[in-house]
Amino acid sequence: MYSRRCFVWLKNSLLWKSNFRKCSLTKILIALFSLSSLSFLAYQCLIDHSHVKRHEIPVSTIECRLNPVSGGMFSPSDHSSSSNHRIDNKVLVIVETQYSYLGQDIIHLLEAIRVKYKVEPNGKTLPYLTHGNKGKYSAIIFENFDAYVNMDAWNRELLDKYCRDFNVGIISFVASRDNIAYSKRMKDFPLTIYQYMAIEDYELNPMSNIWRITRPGEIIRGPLKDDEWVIFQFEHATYKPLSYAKLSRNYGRYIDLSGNTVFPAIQDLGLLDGIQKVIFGNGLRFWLHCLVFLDSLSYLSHGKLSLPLDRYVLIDIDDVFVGAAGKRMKVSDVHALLAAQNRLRSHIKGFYFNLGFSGKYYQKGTPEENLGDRLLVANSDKFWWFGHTWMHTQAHFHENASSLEEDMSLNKEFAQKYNIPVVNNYAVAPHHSGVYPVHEPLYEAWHKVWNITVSSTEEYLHLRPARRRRGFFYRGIKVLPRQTCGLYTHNLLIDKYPGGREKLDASIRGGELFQTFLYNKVNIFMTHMCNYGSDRLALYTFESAVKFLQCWTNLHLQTIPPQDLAQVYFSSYPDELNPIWVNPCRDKRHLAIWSPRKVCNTLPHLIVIGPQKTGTTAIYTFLNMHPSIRSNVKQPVIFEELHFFSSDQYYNKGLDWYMNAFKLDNPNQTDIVFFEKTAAYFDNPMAPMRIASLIPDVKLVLILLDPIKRAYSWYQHARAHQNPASLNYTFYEIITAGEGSHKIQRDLRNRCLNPSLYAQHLERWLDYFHPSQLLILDGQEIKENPPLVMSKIQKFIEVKPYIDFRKLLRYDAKKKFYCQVLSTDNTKCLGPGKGRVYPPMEESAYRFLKMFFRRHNVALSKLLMKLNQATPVPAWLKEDLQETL
Ligand SMILES: Nc1ncnc2c1ncn2[C@@H]1O[C@H](COP(=O)(O)OS(=O)(=O)O)[C@@H](OP(=O)(O)O)[C@H]1O
Repeated sequence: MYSRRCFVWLKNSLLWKSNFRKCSLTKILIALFSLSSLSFLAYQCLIDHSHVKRHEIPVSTIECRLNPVSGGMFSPSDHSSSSNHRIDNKVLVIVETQYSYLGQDIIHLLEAIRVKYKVEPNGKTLPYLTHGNKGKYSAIIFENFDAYVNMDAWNRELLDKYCRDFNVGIISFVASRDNIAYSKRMKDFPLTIYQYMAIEDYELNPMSNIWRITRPGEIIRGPLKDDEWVIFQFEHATYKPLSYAKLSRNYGRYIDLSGNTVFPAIQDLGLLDGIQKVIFGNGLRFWLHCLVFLDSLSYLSHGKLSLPLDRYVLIDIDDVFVGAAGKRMKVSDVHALLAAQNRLRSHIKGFYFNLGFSGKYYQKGTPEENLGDRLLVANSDKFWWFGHTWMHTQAHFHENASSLEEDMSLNKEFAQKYNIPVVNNYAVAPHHSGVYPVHEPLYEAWHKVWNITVSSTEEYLHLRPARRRRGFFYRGIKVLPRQTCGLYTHNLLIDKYPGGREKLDASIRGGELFQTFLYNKVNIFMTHMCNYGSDRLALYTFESAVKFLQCWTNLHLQTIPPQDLAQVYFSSYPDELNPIWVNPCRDKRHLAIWSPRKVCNTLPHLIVIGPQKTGTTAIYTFLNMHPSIRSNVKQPVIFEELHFFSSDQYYNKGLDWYMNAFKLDNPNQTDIVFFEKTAAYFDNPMAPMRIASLIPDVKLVLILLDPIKRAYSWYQHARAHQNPASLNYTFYEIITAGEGSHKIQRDLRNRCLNPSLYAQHLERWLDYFHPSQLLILDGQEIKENPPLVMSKIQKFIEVKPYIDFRKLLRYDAKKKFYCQVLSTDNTKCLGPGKGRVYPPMEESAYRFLKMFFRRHNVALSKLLMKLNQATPVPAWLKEDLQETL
C-alpha cells in the first residue's frame, strides 16, 4: 500500500509542471535535483517502516531538589568592581604543553565564550603583563597548579606582584599524576592534596560568594565517573570549599581523612599572599566544573569576564512538511507539540516553536499524517512560521535570482492560501545552501519575495567546531549562528539513538547541549519535523534540557522574534558584523553547497602588499609581462588595485566579486599564476587576517624602501593630487605636525609616516603567515636593477617558464628609470605619476625623520634577523644602522 501511494505521489510530483513551462538549463538542473530528492523520499517510502512504532515515548523526569526562583528575575551579582577598569578582558593561560588535554579544554571553553586569551607553555619566560598603567590580563589560568607553585623565583615574583597590583586572581587545576592514592603537602601553602580518589554525591557550597550563573542546591547523586579526583585538606581560614563530596571508598590507613566529607574544589581568599585563587581537583571534562569555571572567571576578574544571565532560545522546526510517509507527525503529535509549547513557556519566557515549510510537500504523508498536516495548519496562528523554498531545492542550483523568486513565490502563495502567518522576516535555506558560501541570487530573492532581514546557518565560518560558529551581516541580512541539539532527521526513536539514551541524556545533563545553552547568549536550534513524530525526541530533549538548566543555573531563558534576536546578537558582538570570506573549495561541506558553475582556480597565488610609494606599480607592470603571470582585470575607479582586503566597501562586495576579477581563458586553464597588488594592504589592520582566511597559502611580496624616501614620495604624491595640506604646508611642517595642528595636517602626517613603521606592520603579517610565504624586496633595488628583482620573484613563486627580464627592461635615460623594451629605439615607461621629478628634501626634514625612524629601523633589522630570510637586509637599512652605530 505504501508503495502504491508513494508511486502516485511521485507521479504527481513529476507532473507538477504548470509553473515550469519555460524550459531553461537552470530549470532542468532544478528538476534533476528535485527528482533525486523525490527518488530519495520515494525510496524511504518503499522501505519497510514497521520499525517506526510507538512504544515508550520518553518523558522528562528531571525535577529540581530546590525550587528554582520563580519568574527568572533573580539576578546574582556580576562581581564587578572598580578593579576591572585597569585590566583588559583577556586571559593568560599557562599550559603544560601545546597539546595537553586540559590545556585544550580550557582554550576551547574560552573560545566558546568568546574570551580572548594568550597561551604560553609552562617554563617559558612570562610575556609582558602590562602596557602603560594597564594590566593585560584579567585572570591567569594554570593548567597545572604545580607549575605555579614551582615557578622560578623571578617569574613567580613578577606574576604575584602583577596579581596583587591589579587585583587579578588565578584559576588552576591539580591532576592526579600516578595511579595510586597518596597525599602530598603543597610547597609554600598550608594545603594538603589527596590524589587518585573516588568520590560521590557531589554538591556545591551554597555559602560561596562566587556563584553567579551557577545555582547551588542540587546534588549529583552516586559515584562520579573516574577515580582520578584530587581532594584538598587545609589548615587556614584563607581556604573555603567550593564543593563537597563523599569518598566512595575507604582508603584505610594510607590516607587519614577525618570524617568522610571532602573538598574537590576550593577557593583561596588570598589572606596569606594577597592573591585570590580557585583550585579544581579535576579538569573540565566534569561538566559541573565548566559551570564553576565560568563563575570563577567572573569573580576573579571583578566582573570583567562575566557572562550575562540572559539566554535567548529559538527552536526552529525545519521542513515541517518534508519527510517520508510513515515518519511524519500525526494528529496526536501536533497536540503534543502544542502542549509542550505551553509547558515550555513556563521555563522559556515568550516561547514559540518556529516552523519552516516547503508547501509542495503538504499532505504527502499517510492519511493519518495528512490529518496531522491539516491540524498544524489549522493551528497556524499558535506558532511562528518561516518559508524555505517551495520544493525544498537548494539555492545554489538556481543560476539566477528570478528562478529562485519564482520558486519562493509559490511557497508564499501556499502560505497565503492556508492563512499561514509568515511575519518574522526570517528564513532558513534548505541545507544552508546559498547563505554561506554566499550565493548572491538567494539574498536577492529573499529580499524580493519575503523581505527577509534575518537568517541563520551552521556553516559560517565552518560547521565544525561548533563553538567557533559566528554571525555576519551581508546585503542587509543578519545571519546568526545556528546550533544543533543532537537530533538529526534520522533520530526518530530513543532506543535507536546513536550511543543509546544515555548519550542523549548525558548531552542534556551537563554535556554538549547543556553547554551550548551555557556558553551562547543566543541559541538558535535546528530540529526537524521527524524529531516531533515517532518518539517526539525533540520535545523530550528540550523539556529535559531547560529543566536541568533551571536546576543548576540562574540563567533566564526567553524567546524573542528573530529580528529582535539579531539585534541582541549583534549589539553583543558588533565585531562580527563584517563577514569573513573563506575559500569554499577548502571545505567539503561548503563545496557541496556552492554553485557547480563556480571554479576554484580564480584566486591569486601571489599578492604584492605594498606599502605605497615603494615601486609597487613597477612590479605590477613587470609581472604582467610574464606569459604565465596574470593580474586581476582593472576595475572602474580603483583601476588595478582591488582594495578588497583593506576596504570594507570592496570586501562587502563579496567573494564572487573578488573571484570574478580574475579571468581565465577557459575554466580548465591551469597554467596561469594569478596575482594582485594593492599597496594599501601592508599597513591595513584587517588585511592580514582577511587574506589568511581566504588564501592561507598565498605568497606575499613586501617592498621596503628607505622610510624617509617613502614618506617624502607620498608627500609629493599628495601635492600632485592637490591635497590642500600638502599645498599649504612644507614637508617639515607636515611630518612634525602635533596634536595642536590642523586635522588635515595630521592626516597627511599619518599617511607619510605610518606605513613606514615597517616592523610594527610586519609583525602583524607574521601573526598570520609563515615567513617562508613572504618575499621582502628592497625598493631601491627595484629602481636600480629590476631584472634582478624579477628573477627573485620568479624563483619565489616557482613560475614556469623562467623569463630573463634583462631582455624585456631597459634603463631609460630620459625617464631615469627602467622601462619596458618595445624595440631597439623605443621603450614604454610608467606614467608621469610614477617616477616624479621634485626638489630634494629640506635638510631639517631629513634630520627629523632620521631620528624619528631610528628605533623603528632597529626593530625592523631585529625582526628580519629573526626571520632569517634568504633575502639580505636591504642596503638602505644596513647603511642606516651603520650610521646609527
Ligand atoms: N621603473 C620605474 N618607473 C617609475 N617609477 C618607479 C620605477 N621603479 C620604481 N619606481 C618608484 O615607484 C614609486 C611609486 O611607487 P608605487 O608604484 O608603489 O606608488 S603607488 O603607491 O602605487 O602610488 C616612484 O616614486 P616617485 O619617484 O616618488 O614618483 C618611483 O620612485
